[in-house]
Amino acid sequence: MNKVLEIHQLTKRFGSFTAVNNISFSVEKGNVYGLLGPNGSGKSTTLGMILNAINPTAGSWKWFDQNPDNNSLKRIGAIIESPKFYPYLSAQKNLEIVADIKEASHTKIDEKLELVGLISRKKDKFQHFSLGMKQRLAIAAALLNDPEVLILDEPTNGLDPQGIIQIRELIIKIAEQGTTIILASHLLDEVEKVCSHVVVLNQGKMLYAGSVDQMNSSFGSIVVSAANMETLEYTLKTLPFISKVTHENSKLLAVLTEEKDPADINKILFEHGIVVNHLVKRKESLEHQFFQLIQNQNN
Ligand SMILES: Nc1ncnc2c1ncn2[C@@H]1O[C@H](COP(=O)(O)OP(=O)(O)OP(=O)(O)O)[C@@H](O)[C@H]1O
Repeated sequence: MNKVLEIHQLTKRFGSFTAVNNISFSVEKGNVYGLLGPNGSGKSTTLGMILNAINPTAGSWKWFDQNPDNNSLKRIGAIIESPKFYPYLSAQKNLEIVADIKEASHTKIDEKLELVGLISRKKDKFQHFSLGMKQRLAIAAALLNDPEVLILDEPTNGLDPQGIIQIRELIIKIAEQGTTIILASHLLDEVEKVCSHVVVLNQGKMLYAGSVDQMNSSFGSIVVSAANMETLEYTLKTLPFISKVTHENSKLLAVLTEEKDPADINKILFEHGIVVNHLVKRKESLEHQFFQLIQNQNN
């Protein structure tokens, strides 16, 4: 396994307020990691620390298996604030300035403009760009020196639906080229659509770190009813693949602990003498899992 980043017990306090509370996780090469959490959960503070922009209170991290220094930061491209370019200069001119600062070759400019879909607009002034185009130009700028990792803080904030789709498709395209991506987002569907891995933060605490699929891989539940609800409830509770049974309106909600087809469940209940009059399988969404995690933390 190829670790790009390893964070160990990272904490940031502002006075008596703990913005990031003892979080640990690692990032493996070639994946897209989503730092997911509501506003104020500590995402930007975490990114600020691992980019050496915010001093941590405690904890440590390693980039590419080394203690962080300016050399490791050269291997990372990051956009953590709104893009800043010269408004009266063209996209190309702006990227030339960034390339000079980053000591990147000017030959990279067209390649990155092509990648972000702005090659035909390279002579246009930055001030005439839409918000989405500005964001894509910022991504091109961050990629000029071919970083191994790209860090984005709320990359689709403020964009219209078309702009959001373009940025998400771009992130997937960049990841397909082998760049590891870490993005902070408060949008569940963004993380679900774009990321392979997710780190869930709430009130500075890490609630989950792992693959999106795994977080999503709950086997779901069934909503079921029968003429004799008491017998149904008792029987459901005895079945080995059901962990919990609760009442939901006039029906029962049973949580599955393994993959089960509704037809199979129907058959098993029938074998126990129960004829169901309603049986629907429900797949838990990432959203459900997320709120469940937050609810568990608050309980
Ligand atoms: N310099 C600071 N001084 C005091 N408190 C701060 C400072 N920076 C951040 N905070 C607080 O730390 C908490 C975490 O903020 P952070 O910006 O990391 O959250 P976030 O998850 O990125 O949310 P958002 O998407 O709203 O930026 C917030 O309650 C914020 O008010």
